Amino acid sequence: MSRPVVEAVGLTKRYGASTVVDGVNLAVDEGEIVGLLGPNGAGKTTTILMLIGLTEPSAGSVRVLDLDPLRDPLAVKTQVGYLPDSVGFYDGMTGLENLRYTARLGGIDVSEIDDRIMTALQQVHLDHVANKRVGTYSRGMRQRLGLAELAMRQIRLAVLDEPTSGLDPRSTDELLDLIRAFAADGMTLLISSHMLDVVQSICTRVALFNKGKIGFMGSVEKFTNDVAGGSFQIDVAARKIDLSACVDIIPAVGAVDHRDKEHWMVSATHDVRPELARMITEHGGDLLSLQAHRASLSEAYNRFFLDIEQKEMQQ
Ligand SMILES: Nc1ncnc2c1ncn2[C@@H]1O[C@H](COP(=O)(O)OP(=O)(O)OP(=O)(O)O)[C@@H](O)[C@H]1O
Repeated sequence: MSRPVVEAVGLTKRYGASTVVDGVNLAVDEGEIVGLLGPNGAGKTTTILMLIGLTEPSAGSVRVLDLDPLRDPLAVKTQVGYLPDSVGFYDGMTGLENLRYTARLGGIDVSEIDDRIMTALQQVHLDHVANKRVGTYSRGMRQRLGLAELAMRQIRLAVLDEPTSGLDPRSTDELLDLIRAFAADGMTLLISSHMLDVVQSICTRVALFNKGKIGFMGSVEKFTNDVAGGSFQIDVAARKIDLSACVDIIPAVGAVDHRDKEHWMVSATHDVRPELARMITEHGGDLLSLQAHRASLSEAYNRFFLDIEQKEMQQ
């Protein structure tokens, strides 16, 4: 099996007396899309800067594409791309000219440049505006041009910071489809974002940062199971029964929340509507309605940080 694309062990960054990244362990495989989540100041950006060799760790080790970003900065730089939330291009130059400029800066063989650029522009559906000035591009088109630049450079690890911020729903979907296609082609992506619905729809795993540490690392499904008592939420309306007992009767049920007189929210590891319906009838209750939905990352995220706050207040 090949080594992970990103491997960080005990990664730590101190500024004076404050430790802003505190013993982070991270392993990301090729083709994964990993979401870096957490409140402002949790240490995501500092971790990214250490991964791509832009700041030196105070302790711990990093390997990216089997290279040490501090010892081999050039080799890392040619294979790792960073896309900020608002990509900076020259407005007065066309999309094609902007990419030619970056290609030359990146040392791409002149004979290959135009072929690579046209392939990349086709990939992100911008080939028809290649000769238009970037100043006339919409925000979504600029972000797609940013992705084209990564494709043109044949980047193996991309770090995206809030890639969909300020995009309308349709441009967001277009961008997410392109990101998925890049990952399917073998690009590995780290996405730092506060937009949890976007992260949920695209990331294979998430890393939750809290005060410089990773408090959870895994799939969204595992996170919602671990934190919210189950990745399925079933809204139950029933009469003549107390559903609190279902947590002891149905093994997949992790939590039951009595919302009001005839209303419960049941969290479970799978869709337990059939088991709930059976239980209600067997106990002589009247079933009024059952509605299931997947627990959202945002619900689990809020619960995760609320639990931390409550624990801190009790200490
Ligand atoms: N150069 C620096 N000198 C001192 N402190 C710093 C420096 N850079 C970052 N910090 C501090 O490190 C902590 C972590 O910051 P970081 O930018 O990594 O957080 P973040 O999780 O990326 O936040 P955000 O979601 O706002 O981008 C913050 O408290 C920040 O003030």
